[in-house]
Amino acid sequence: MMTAPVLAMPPYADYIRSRIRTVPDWPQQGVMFRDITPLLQDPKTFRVLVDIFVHRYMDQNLDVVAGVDARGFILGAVVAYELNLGFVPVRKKGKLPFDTIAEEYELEYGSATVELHADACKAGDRVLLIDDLVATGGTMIAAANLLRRIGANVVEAAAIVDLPELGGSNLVRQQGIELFTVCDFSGH
Ligand SMILES: O=P(O)(O)OC[C@H]1O[C@H](OP(=O)(O)OP(=O)(O)O)[C@H](O)[C@@H]1O
Ligand SMILES: Nc1ncnc2[nH]cnc12
Repeated sequence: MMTAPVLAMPPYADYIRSRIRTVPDWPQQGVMFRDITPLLQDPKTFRVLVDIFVHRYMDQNLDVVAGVDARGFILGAVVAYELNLGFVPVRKKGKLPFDTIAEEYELEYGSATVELHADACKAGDRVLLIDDLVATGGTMIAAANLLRRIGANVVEAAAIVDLPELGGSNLVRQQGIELFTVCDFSGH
């Protein structure tokens, strides 16, 4: 896939990274939590962030944007709106009321199940999958698997943050899922 050359340049990564807060030992000892709330609450950084995604995907003939519960909803819904596309939620277990399919996966801290409405998109739909962060990759892979099971074409998975030391981004790509992340965090 073609990338937007200007917006993909490292200064944007540094700018976005500089607005993400690290909270050590949350939600448990040993986890360096990368908190995107400062990035979202500043109107300027939020707009830059959204624009990075909108410019990257505006010419990709997408049919729908899927976002992952819960932080993937924030960016995913705004990007869908700006691209004039519908938004599909991939939700944690037990939250979707209609016919659902489910995938279980492991997290950096625990395990979980995500679900998707069986009629969330049509077979062959070109889907952009958005979350805020890739850690072990379990969430993104499970969400992509759900979309693939209903016949969607996951054109790309995208997140704000990659934690490459946890190996998730490699795992996602090994599943044949294209992955775009704006910035990464290593160490402390
Ligand atoms: O790559 P992984 O190891 O799967 O981890 C990444 C996922 O973990 C976080 O969500 P979390 O499950 O904490 O839920 P939240 O969005 O409701 O905070 C994050 O928002 C991603 O969805
Ligand atoms: N280190 C981390 N920071 C923020 N969100 C996460 N989700 C999984 N691991 C995370």
